[in-house]
Amino acid sequence: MIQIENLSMHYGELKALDSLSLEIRPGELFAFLGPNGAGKTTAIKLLTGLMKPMSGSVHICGIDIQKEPLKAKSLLGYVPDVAVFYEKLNAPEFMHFIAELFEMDLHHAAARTKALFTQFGLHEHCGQRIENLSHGTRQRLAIVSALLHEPKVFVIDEPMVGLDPIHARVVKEELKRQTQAGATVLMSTHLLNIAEEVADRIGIIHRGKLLFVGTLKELHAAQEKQGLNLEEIFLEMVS
Ligand SMILES: Nc1ncnc2c1ncn2[C@@H]1O[C@H](COP(=O)(O)OP(=O)(O)OP(=O)(O)O)[C@@H](O)[C@H]1O
Repeated sequence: MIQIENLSMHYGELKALDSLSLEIRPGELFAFLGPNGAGKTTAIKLLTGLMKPMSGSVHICGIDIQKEPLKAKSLLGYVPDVAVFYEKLNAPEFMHFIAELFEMDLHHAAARTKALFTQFGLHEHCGQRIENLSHGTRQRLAIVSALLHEPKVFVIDEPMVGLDPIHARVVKEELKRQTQAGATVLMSTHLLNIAEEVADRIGIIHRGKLLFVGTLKELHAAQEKQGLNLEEIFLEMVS
């Protein structure tokens, strides 16, 4: 569960996020959809505790991310838009490092790493240093490392960037599987088709403001009423 209340962030004069309030429930896949510079990454950095908001609060499974950051972050899996690694490690070493960070049982972590590497096609890259991996392989490693500790809340910024269609499908299936297992999933995307394909609810964000929140069914009802497709609704809202 993610509870966001009146979250605001300014960069100098620029209002990057303006009084965002939102609740995302367990078992729900929510997508922030918005054009470049809309405020999606800012919102994600605030709700994962990477930045301090100017005002407002975020609770992860009832825990205030500003007041109890370690406890809240132990429940979070986060994949940033640009993943950061220890580049000289290889993929299994990096996973081991993450397992220690989350104080996991190392036997369990090794078994889970093996299963995740199989699912995401990472075994063949185990011998290489991370600095030599392709963009898509790094993205997949970022995703499995964020899933390792079985987070209750999974946040992923632009999940499909750099992925080929085969691996994009694996990621989409995993996002669905996470929600079926009861996790709360939040993703951001500027790709309408991805939001339409996987999200239970969509929040359209533009210039730091949430312009629309609704289920796909509600969006489709609006579509039918106005005779517009999702792309046309989106363009109308952000124009
Ligand atoms: N550290 C920063 N300092 C100043 N301005 C920033 C900073 N980070 C973001 N911004 C600005 O805040 C606004 C929102 O940016 P943000 O990265 O949150 O958007 P986004 O929706 O994630 O965009 P994109 O889809 O292009 O990644 C943009 O105008 C951006 O230039």
